[in-house]
Amino acid sequence: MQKDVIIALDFPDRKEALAFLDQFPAGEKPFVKIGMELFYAEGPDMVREIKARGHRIFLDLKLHDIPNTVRRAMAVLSRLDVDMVNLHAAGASEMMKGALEGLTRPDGTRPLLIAVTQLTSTDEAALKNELLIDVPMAETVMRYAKNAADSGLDGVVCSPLEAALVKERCGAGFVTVTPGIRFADSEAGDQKRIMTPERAARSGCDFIVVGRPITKASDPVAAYRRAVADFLG
Ligand SMILES: O=C(O)c1cc(=O)[nH]c(=O)n1[C@@H]1O[C@H](COP(=O)(O)O)[C@@H](O)[C@H]1O
Repeated sequence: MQKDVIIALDFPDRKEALAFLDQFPAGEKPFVKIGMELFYAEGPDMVREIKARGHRIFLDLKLHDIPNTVRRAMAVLSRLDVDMVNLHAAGASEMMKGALEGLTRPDGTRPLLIAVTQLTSTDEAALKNELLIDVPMAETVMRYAKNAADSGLDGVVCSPLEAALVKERCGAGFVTVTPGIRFADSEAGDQKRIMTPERAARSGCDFIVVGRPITKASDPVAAYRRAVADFLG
């Protein structure tokens, strides 16, 4: 798996998203993530337009519903030419298997399907006191990762703190996508389980997802290049 930095395009509309991308020189095409905010505002045309500009796309809609609904929704998403999509592993194995079935195109191809384990904004206290999960964070992440692997998925979203253990339990080829990335001098914001790009590089992360430390930087292109240099060396 070719490691890379994915920029979270968390913008309210097409205008802001394209203005952000236009700051990059023509030959530099970062891997980007389109999440709920931009997708709900602009719909599938936004995905098509960014793809046509030459970017790889992680479509982050975090599906979580009954198996039939997720299977049918994934079949719709399979018509978009994206590289990666995700769902919540909390929907359990039958839902994940349904998703895989729905996402697979008639010619057998499909984007990577990745399961969110525990959100990087969740800490041990919320896990125990609000979600009533009475095992340590790493244990629930590993169980969800194992469920995803057994259901045939390609990998998980987890925090960089758990990436090495996921690789150990699910195999080196099982993809780890890790948000919760902060430079040493960044604000954590709402993220709880965080790591710098340099440390993430040594921790079994295949893809780091970086939003605000790049998009809110005074020089976003320089911040992106800093993340790439720190992560890919
Ligand atoms: O699935 C995701 O991408 C995701 C999962 C997760 O556990 N935590 C998480 O932060 N994300 C996404 O990763 C991005 C992180 O953005 P920043 O916190 O601004 O770097 C956001 O777009 C989140 O929606």
